[in-house]
Amino acid sequence: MSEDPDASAIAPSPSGRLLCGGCAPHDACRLGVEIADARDDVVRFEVVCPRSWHGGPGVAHGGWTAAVFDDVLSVVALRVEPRLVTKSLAVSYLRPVPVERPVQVLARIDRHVGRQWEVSAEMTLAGTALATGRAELRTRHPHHFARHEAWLARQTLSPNGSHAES
Ligand SMILES: CCCCC/C=C\C/C=C\C/C=C\C/C=C\CCCC(=O)SCCNC(=O)CCNC(=O)[C@H](O)C(C)(C)COP(=O)(O)OP(=O)(O)OC[C@H]1O[C@@H](n2cnc3c(N)ncnc32)[C@H](O)[C@@H]1OP(=O)(O)O
Repeated sequence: MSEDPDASAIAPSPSGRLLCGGCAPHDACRLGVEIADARDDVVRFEVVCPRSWHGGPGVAHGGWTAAVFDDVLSVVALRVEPRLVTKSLAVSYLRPVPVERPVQVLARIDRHVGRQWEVSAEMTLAGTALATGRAELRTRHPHHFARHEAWLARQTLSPNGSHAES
């Protein structure tokens, strides 16, 4: 591989958004997440669930809600440390989340010691909590993605389609 997979820098998109790899070419967050206000260790987001993510009639799929929490909980810490990964994510689903209706998410850094980060967020509609999320993040080791690629290259595909370390 010619490019260093760990060298990717976080730069705002042409429209000024902070986007991850899959959404950067679209210059828009496909989950519907927008930063509304950022201050120190707290970021406020306005989020609209696209109808394409609905689960039940008119309400968001729980996987969308979890992905939104993964995103906002990372962004709140990425503003301080650009080399992060999510280690664990817990979501509490309190009420259905409507599609195509703006909801607010407030995310904060609760604790940061060395490589370890604890972050939490609440999703609300008109002041009522719809869901909460909590995550442990880790500052990536140097060569995180290169190590992954080297590990993957060592896996061989057996005739039945399963992987085995070679
Ligand atoms: C996909 C990442 C994207 C990051 C963001 C990038 C750009 C963003 C751009 C714009 C920002 C806009 C929006 C942001 C939105 C979304 C961000 C989403 C964030 C994510 O959604 S991110 C994907 C999900 N999250 C993972 O994908 C983590 C997988 N989990 C691990 O990577 C490890 O679990 C880790 C690091 C958590 C452990 O951390 P730790 O502190 O608990 O423990 P420790 O470091 O001691 O490692 C314990 C054992 O894991 C081995 N180990 C560690 N790193 C390794 C590596 N790279 N390759 C091979 N082995 C590795 C060690 O060698 C040791 O092995 P052993 O026990 O055998 O000695």
